[in-house]
Amino acid sequence: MSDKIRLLVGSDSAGFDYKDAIYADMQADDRVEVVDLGVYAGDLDGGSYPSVAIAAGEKIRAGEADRAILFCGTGIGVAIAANKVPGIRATVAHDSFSVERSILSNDCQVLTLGQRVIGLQLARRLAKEWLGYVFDPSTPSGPKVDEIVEYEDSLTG
Ligand SMILES: O=C[C@H](O)[C@H](O)COP(=O)(O)O
Repeated sequence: MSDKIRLLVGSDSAGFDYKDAIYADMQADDRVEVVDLGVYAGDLDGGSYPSVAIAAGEKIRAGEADRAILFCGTGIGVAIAANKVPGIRATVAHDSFSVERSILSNDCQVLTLGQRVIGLQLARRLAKEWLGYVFDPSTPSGPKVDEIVEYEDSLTG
């Protein structure tokens, strides 16, 4: 069995250019196996930010993928939508420290980035950095994430 990160990328039309650039980066990154959930060139109105974010979150929830990097104009809409999927922790993070802590503190499965907010080269760098972090549940951050999971489990059964 491969030990590569099963990564999804996706966007709405406002995040398409960055999604495509980072999809290309990830195809060349031997740490990951990447799947593009769209939107696709030629069909830029083919998906809204909620639809692609919920689709990504549901694939992670179902165990079909490990992580996702999602794009919209700000990164906010895809984060909100992905967070509606039970069990998903998604965040927008546009600086290196937040990208690090989104894994090491929060065990986020989803990073979101805003094409209208940051430059492409920063987005590419942040995506690569994010994939290099691994959450360690034995750290003091572990029980805090557990508390979130337990609360959510109490709601969803
Ligand atoms: O959060 C939403 C995204 O930025 C999206 O790409 C743009 O949404 P809007 O068209 O509703 O502004």
